[in-house]
Amino acid sequence: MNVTLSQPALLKSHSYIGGEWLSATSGQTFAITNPANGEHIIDVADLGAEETTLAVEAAEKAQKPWQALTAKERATLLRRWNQLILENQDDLAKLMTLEQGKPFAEAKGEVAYGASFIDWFADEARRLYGDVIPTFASDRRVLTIKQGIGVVAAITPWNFPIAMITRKAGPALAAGCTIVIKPSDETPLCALALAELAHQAGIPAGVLNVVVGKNAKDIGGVLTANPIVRKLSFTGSTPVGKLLLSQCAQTVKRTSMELGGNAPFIVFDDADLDAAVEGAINSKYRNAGQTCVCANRILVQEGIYDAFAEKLAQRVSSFKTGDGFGEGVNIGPLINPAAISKVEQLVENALSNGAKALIGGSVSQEAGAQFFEPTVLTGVTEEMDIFSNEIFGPVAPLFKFKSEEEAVAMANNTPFGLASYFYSQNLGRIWRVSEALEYGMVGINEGLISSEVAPFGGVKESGSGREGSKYGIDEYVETKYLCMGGLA
Ligand SMILES: NC(=O)c1ccc[n+]([C@@H]2O[C@H](COP(=O)([O-])OP(=O)(O)OC[C@H]3O[C@@H](n4cnc5c(N)ncnc54)[C@H](O)[C@@H]3O)[C@@H](O)[C@H]2O)c1
Ligand SMILES: O=C[C@H](O)CS(=O)(=O)O
Repeated sequence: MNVTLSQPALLKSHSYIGGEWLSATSGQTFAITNPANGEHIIDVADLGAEETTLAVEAAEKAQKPWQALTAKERATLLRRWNQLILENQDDLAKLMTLEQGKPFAEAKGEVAYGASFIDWFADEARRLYGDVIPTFASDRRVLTIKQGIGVVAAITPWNFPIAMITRKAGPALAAGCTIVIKPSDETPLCALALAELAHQAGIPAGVLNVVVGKNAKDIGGVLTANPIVRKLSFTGSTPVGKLLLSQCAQTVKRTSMELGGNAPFIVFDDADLDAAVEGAINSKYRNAGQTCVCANRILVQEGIYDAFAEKLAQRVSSFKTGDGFGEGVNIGPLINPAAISKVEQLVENALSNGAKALIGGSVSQEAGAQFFEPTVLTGVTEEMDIFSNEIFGPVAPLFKFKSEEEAVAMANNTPFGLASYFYSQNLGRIWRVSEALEYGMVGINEGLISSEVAPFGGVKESGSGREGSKYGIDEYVETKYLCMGGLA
């Protein structure tokens, strides 16, 4: 690995189960490589079903003692973990850029974003209030208490290798749950480094466990079928989410699903055009377009279409594409060759059906085969594949519309409902469109909306549940009703 860590102990190859670093019982390992150049980083242990069962059992053993701590005691340990994450921000960001590819500045930003969930839920731990309810009978008293669900499983994606974990582990641990995390096999190093820092923070053995393996199906099979696991929190694609939902049904697990998106980004003719261009840049090209909330379809009212397209292309032309450690780079590689092929197919389908590339439009000759040029397409229509597919690449397809009603209909014409955005300075239109959009989140004159203080999540086939905010801890608690009788 040609990157030096200040704390070399953060580079882990074994999984973390019951407070121990374990290799695979099979002795198998698999290679982690840098998507920017294919360079080998490290071989990691390739765990499977047997070791996952050990992790679930370790989490079960730790859960009651962890729940028995006071909220303040759990919060103190979570704050220590948060502090260590921030103290090791550069090392964690280096591991992230190495294994996922995002530019180092973005990776540092994600580390801080990820830590914010630990900080937020350390506070929330102490606000899990129950109720005393006016009774229905004079000889009884009616109360509720909130208790952690128990053992939680988390399955997370490669595109935000820290924040998607802490967005689950934060509320789960705050609520008194214990957790078994299966990160993506594309990006396990950040997850293992988080486990090392949790260990250093003094979070007890078995409270947080990380199982790494190539065979997601086998690991997930245990996490969804084992009755000890009472909750699955999944972030990833909608097809996999549907599969996991079906697998969890057999043991009636609680589930949270953070799935795919197809975000509309609507620019009305009364918008501040420069602000709309900046918002589109911020939403579309973050992580080279590999986020679930990226503007996926940019809908522009016909009167300002050409002006918006030109301004956007002008801004995109200033981007630098390359290795995430490169000076001034803001567009990194896509995660793997399959990701490049998918983006190529979507762009080719659009171009062959009449769309035009104002800028970009193909793999970067300069940066290499794993990099797609930041692209702006015009003349794109609803009939093209790019309208109904999550691009997950640095490609902005521009669609033209005439009326507000047409824009809302186009925006809602998808099974997905995660993030949406629109730019307008008309107050009546802002209320009408906000209420008409069928999405879990709406950015109004803003392209960057994610924060630990706000409820993140989708509707329709983008999932269920919310992460972050005062709502996020509800995903990890049960409300128990106590009826106290014999009081006549
Ligand atoms: N809504 C959100 O908050 C959010 C956030 C990030 C990414 N995403 C979505 O995730 C997708 C990109 O991430 P990805 O490529 O890692 O998604 P993915 O669904 O391919 O994989 C996600 C996780 O599921 C695991 N997995 C895959 N098949 C499995 C199986 N059969 N059983 C158990 N686990 C299995 C993977 O190993 C990985 O850990 C995009 O669709 C993106 O929109 C959504
Ligand atoms: O890709 C999905 C992430 O949830 C994006 S964000 O960092 O939370 O905006």
